[in-house]
Amino acid sequence: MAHGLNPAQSDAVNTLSGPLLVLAGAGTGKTRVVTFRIANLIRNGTSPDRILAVTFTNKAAGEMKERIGELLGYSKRRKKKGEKRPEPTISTFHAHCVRVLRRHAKALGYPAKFSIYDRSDQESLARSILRELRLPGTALKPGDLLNIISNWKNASIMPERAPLEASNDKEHLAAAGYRRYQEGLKSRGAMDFDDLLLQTEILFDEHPAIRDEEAGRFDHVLVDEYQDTNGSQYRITKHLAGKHRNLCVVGDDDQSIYAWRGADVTHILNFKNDWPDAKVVCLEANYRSCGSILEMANRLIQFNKYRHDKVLRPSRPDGIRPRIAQHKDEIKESQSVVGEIKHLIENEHVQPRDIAILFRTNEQPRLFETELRKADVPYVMLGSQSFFDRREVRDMVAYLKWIDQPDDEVSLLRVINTPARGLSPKAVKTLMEHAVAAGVPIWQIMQKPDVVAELSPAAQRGVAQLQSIHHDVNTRAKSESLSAAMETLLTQTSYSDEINRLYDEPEDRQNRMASLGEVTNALSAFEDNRENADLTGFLADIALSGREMGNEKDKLAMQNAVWLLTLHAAKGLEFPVVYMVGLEEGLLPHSRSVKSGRDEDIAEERRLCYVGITRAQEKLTMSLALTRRKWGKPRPTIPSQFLYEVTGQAENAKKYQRQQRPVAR
Ligand SMILES: Nc1ncnc2c1ncn2[C@@H]1O[C@H](COP(=O)(O)OP(=O)(O)OP(=O)(O)O)[C@@H](O)[C@H]1O
Ligand SMILES: [Mg+2]
Repeated sequence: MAHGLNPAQSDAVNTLSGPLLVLAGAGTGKTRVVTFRIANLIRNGTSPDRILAVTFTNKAAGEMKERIGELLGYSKRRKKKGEKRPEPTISTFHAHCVRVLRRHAKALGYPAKFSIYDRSDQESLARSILRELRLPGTALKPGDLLNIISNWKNASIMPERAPLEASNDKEHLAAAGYRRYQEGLKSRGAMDFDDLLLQTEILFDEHPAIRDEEAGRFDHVLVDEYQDTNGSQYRITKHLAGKHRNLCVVGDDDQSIYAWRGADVTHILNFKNDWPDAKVVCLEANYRSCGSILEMANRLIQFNKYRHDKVLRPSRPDGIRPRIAQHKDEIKESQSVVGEIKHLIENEHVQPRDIAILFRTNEQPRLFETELRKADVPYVMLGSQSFFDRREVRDMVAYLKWIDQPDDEVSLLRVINTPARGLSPKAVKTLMEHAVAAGVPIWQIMQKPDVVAELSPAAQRGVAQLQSIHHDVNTRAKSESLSAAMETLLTQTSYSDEINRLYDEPEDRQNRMASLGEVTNALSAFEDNRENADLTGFLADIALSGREMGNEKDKLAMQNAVWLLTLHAAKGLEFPVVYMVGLEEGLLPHSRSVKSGRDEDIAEERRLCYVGITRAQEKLTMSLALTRRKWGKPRPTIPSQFLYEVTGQAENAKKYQRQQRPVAR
């Protein structure tokens, strides 16, 4: 068993009972300890089905299962022959709570087959509640209501207590809405995502017999990434382990990055208070990253004031020094990163799956996607919707296609009534019938006054609006520029109203608006880099890079593709080659934290940066662009303060940032 474990790890793996805490830095083998310990418990006679392990993502759960199988020498072939073997339960908190609730939802007054509401289900419920409450649309948006409720639920605050917690007008209104929302869910036999945790907590609190039954299913509970547990998860864990006390938690306070979703790092830091006899194991050797990568990570995290100071030693040689690459603009950044990746794959035999591009915000991957597609490098994206799959981007591209080529019926039909302009399905059907009868594309039929006259007045106005959009955008594209034409398109379609209609959460809206900005950026960049740039050329460019992704994503992941990940989604993973991109103030640290300026907000961004750096095993490149387009206009950027911190120039950071001075290495 000691094979592949250092003495401290062996100590943890061989501690087979009682509370156990492993608090240690990145890449020290915490997840490995959990995996090996499960295998060890089984070897020592614990029946696999008496073990519950909780991971942060489904991906991590899958990997852990596989690894345990390997350790125990289970072959897939034997399994396939239909041999039944008890297995440990390895899942996320949410997935485990669903199992518990399916067994006992009735005790809470929910049907056993309760449905789980996604965001758009929640939004329609929230809208109907606000209508019932007769709140003017401006007082509280459905998205605001849902956000406030989610924060309360994450803090285990129930509707009865919400009025006492409310501290401003919106929250007071939301407190009234919360009760109705909760009743609304219940009468529909539904729970939202937060409920899965909260209702399980309530179930355990109010029904000791059920709690004991559920806790009695296991003799061992193990939790990975314990630093990111919220209140409900923390209490559920305590309930599950309360009797047998065989609770093993592992985590790293420096990698706590979900405070914004209610996670509380004190759960791991105070573990000893809850379980005074807990054995604490520290792991100090990092097996993942080469020495010089680790040195950077260590330097960076020292700048966080409040942390549990830990030793983190490299066990690998220094290796290649991490690089900081500064590029003229964001296009150069993406081209150069993808160019290097292509070179690594083609000339240095690096496997695509061994390479990751990590970014902070959802707008960043667009350029990298474009370049990867052009270069024909397979990629897979996690933790963020593919830019080209986004509804608003698809809408804009459809508009542009139709404007360029009015007979493109597929594109026209996509946007004919988006945003709504009186062209109801019925009106469209009438137009289609005429088009089919005349054997011409629908847009040509829409130019015929006698056909249009058959439509309702609202639909007639819709047709007129489309005609002027088509004319004005085209004219501006020809007389001025593509990015200017895009501006006309956005104003004339009032597309931002459509976004406000579809999305209530301020953050959602901001993100969606930002993707429209990205389309403008793409047009403006295309014009800068191409002679005789026209719409046709731009659309051809996208089409060239726009092979169908959609459902292919999962298949690609199984195969061999470069990873495009948000920093949040990268937690717990590792890659031989890592590119961290956009190290600029306003991206990393995120603009929200820069604006708030609060130490704790910057500290969380720093932890995110630390998570990013510590994903790299051999080769780390951090990059930034010296100018970046915003709404089509290049703006100078400010290098991220973290770059000066990792290179030992923190004391001059402010001065150097002002000068946009290259980060010295
Ligand atoms: N004793 C060891 N000998 C060799 N390799 C090891 C040892 N312990 C861990 N490793 C390897 O080091 C890498 C990091 O391990 P692991 O992912 O378990 O770390 P972690 O502490 O969970 O990291 P994170 O904080 O990022 O979640 C893995 O590739 C793992 O296989
Ligand atoms: Mg881990």
